[in-house]
Amino acid sequence: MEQAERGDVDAIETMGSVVAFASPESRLPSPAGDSIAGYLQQHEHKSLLRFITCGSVDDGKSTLIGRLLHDTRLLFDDQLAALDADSRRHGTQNGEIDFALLVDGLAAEREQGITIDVAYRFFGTEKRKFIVADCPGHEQYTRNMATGASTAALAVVLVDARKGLLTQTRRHSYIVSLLGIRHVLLAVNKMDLVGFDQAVFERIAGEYRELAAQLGIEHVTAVPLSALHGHNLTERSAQTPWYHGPSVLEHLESVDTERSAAELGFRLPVQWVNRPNQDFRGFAGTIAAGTVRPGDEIVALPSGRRSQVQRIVTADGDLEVAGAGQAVTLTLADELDISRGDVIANAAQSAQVADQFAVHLLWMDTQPLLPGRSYWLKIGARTVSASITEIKHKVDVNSQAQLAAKHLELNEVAYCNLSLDQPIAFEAYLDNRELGSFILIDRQSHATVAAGTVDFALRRAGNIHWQPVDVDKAARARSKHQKPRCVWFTGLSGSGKSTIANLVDKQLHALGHHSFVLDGDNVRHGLNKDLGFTDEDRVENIRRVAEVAKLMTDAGLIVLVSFISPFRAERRLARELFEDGEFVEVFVDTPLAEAERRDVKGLYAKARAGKIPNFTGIDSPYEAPEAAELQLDTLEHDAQALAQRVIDYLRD
Ligand SMILES: Nc1ncnc2c1ncn2[C@@H]1O[C@H](COP(=O)(O)OS(=O)(=O)O)[C@@H](OP(=O)(O)O)[C@H]1O
Ligand SMILES: Nc1ncnc2c1ncn2[C@@H]1O[C@H](COP(=O)(O)OP(=O)(O)O)[C@@H](O)[C@H]1O
Repeated sequence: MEQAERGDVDAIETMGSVVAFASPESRLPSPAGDSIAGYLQQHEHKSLLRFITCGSVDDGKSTLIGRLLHDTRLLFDDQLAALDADSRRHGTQNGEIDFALLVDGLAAEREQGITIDVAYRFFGTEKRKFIVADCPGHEQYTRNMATGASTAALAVVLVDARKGLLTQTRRHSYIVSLLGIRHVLLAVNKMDLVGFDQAVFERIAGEYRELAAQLGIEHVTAVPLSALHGHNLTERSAQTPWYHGPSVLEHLESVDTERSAAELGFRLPVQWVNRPNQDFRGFAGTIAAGTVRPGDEIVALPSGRRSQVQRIVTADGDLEVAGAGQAVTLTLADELDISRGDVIANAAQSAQVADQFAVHLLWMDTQPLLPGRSYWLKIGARTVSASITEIKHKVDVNSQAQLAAKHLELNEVAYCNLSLDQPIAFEAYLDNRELGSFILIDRQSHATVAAGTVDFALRRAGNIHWQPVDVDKAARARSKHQKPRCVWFTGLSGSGKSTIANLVDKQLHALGHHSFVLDGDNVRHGLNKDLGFTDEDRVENIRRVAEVAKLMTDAGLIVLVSFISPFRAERRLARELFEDGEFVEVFVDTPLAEAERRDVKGLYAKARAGKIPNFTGIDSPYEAPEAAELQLDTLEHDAQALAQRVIDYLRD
């Protein structure tokens, strides 16, 4: 037991077949030593396969990964020594190495770090290099899987031969298909525990093929496996003479997951426009799909303007051809107006352009998704404003059942309609992952809140056009001798919004202006009578009234909006509908204690008594403005004086 650690390591390194395919130079760097980039560079000539593993530790996932890493000699001496010592201590494998301990140990380490949900491991054989995303199977599975799977070309789905397909297998496979992974290696593990019974294997493989067909997963390779004992892991096992397929590693080394270049049109999302002097104008980015040659006909999207490729410029000189994954700068035969975020595409196989889509969405934030709220959407190199216009249904990832939903919680998956503030170039995710997948970003916290994939563009997007009108806003404003405005009063219930807005309205009227008050209480009796006070209903309430206010300013009016409008995000959304200077946010600043003391309508008393749920300031939040044009302190000044301040501001 007290043997030198070195001796143990040597013993492990000479273990039978496991090192057969690993050449000494394929030994990998320790994280502390060479960089991963350095390692990958060293193995540059080999193709790279990115894959994920799905399944719980019980299915043997950790053993599978641990053993693969060991057998391809990724393990480092100190790790091996520690592993061997641990294995003896735990005694789970009768003195043999327990590979699960290795991965679990790493997982525990990883969980101490706060931000890393997915561990990426790098390893290589003589034939190929690999990046495996190991997604822990705890309750944040969906988000972790999505993170790990977003760049993976293949998923290893583990099934315990004794148990067959479980709910979890269906759940993982659903997410795999959602993320556009077309290749699954079904590892039917623990075959030793069912006596390497061919019938068991065939039954499970058959059931899985049926599931895969339903989910649209095109390629399934099933392998009867004992990860623990290394049967059919790196080499074919004598225990399964009835099995004629590849071992797990053989399949990983040989599977072809690339789509032919001809299948995919050329796509270059433009990262930046390189214009060092008057004579050179190049469009730089990493090719997302397809190949390009000088002379090729291209189309710039979303503009639709055409030209030909003149040169393909790189740091190492001009190229005659370039393909997916290469960073290049293109020059064109014509002066096209192309900016960052545009896409240069093959003219004969162009991408599509639209501003409304049907999408799959995976919500990854603790704050729920609220339809109508505005988020940033990043797709390719483009960032635009976006909102979910409708949750068609959410999906129970265990059963694939479609459920009704008004909002989405952390880790929920849904099929939604999404709308952008401008058209973008895109492709269906199944055709092109780069131009078909996006993330949503919270506009305040800048956190990534969702990952999504584009299914198709909504036809209505292309069929609704702006109808030009001859009498425009400027003409209407001139005839009314005023500048149209949207004056947006926000504050707690009872803060004084209605009182002040009413006084402002009266005074504007007296001065001969054309104004109108939109009050929450009133609008909720008509247009918004279907809405209550949940967060999602308030978002929709504000979205609608902002649109109405916009129409009213288009009609040349000074609109006074008096809604609690408790969320910053929706007030910003409202502001963005208007021209610069047209939107005036007025914070009616009354502390909760004072609003409650006034309790004009007796609502606070009821809310405190638990008779009104979601009451603003009590059990529903109010987010005070950070940069309102006007802040009115109702403790310091009376309503008349505050109304005058608004009038003075408008006059200026
Ligand atoms: N749960 C709850 N929370 C807040 N307010 C409530 C609630 N239930 C009813 N009311 C009454 O509805 C008025 C607020 O409606 P708004 O449309 O302005 O609200 S919001 O902007 O959608 O948050 C508000 O009117 P004001 O007092 O004029 O603000 C209340 O009288
Ligand atoms: N300085 C002030 N400004 C506005 N309202 C005030 C002020 N001081 C007292 N109040 C009283 O507070 C109440 C505000 O009610 P209201 O205008 O209906 O608020 P809100 O529309 O924000 O719910 C009214 O009864 C009003 O007379």
